[in-house]
Amino acid sequence: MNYKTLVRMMKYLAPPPGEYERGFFAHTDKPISTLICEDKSGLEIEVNNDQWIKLTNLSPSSFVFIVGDPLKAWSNGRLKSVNHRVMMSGDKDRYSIAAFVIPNEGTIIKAPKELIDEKHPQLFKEFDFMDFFLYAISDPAKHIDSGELLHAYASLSPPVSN
Ligand SMILES: O=C(O)CCC(=O)C(=O)O
Ligand SMILES: [Fe+2]
Repeated sequence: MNYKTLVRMMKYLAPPPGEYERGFFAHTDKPISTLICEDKSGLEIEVNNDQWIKLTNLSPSSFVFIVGDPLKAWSNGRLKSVNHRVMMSGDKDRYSIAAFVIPNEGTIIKAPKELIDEKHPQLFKEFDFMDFFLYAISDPAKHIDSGELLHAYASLSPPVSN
């Protein structure tokens, strides 16, 4: 797959004293994958419905790898695109760097036949990455999304075996 890496640096201001404040709303990522490096904890992942775990004690040289919705579709649901958010506490600003994998125009997301069988029917139709990406980012109301967009866009119901 040919792709570009988009790098974004972010600064989150410290919340008012004693507050636990949202820095980034809960979402799943729309690129193929994301690598995140943070200078202070704040990143949280959802493990069960509404149970959030803060990633703490990461060494300064750690990177967090996040599976995006298209990679979940490619893996026929085997890889999970985790819901995540940033919550701020304490009196220090937070800096993070995120590197997003964006495939070149024309890339088709399609689960390989080896990942589809009777036990693992095909969950998502094949789709053009950029069509999905533009669909997902086009309407600001859709930005608050925890995986529903992928399902609305590409879910096969009922799933099909090959
Ligand atoms: O700043 C962070 O640690 C997370 C950012 C993020 O989730 C994103 O940009 O998609
Ligand atoms: Fe994200």
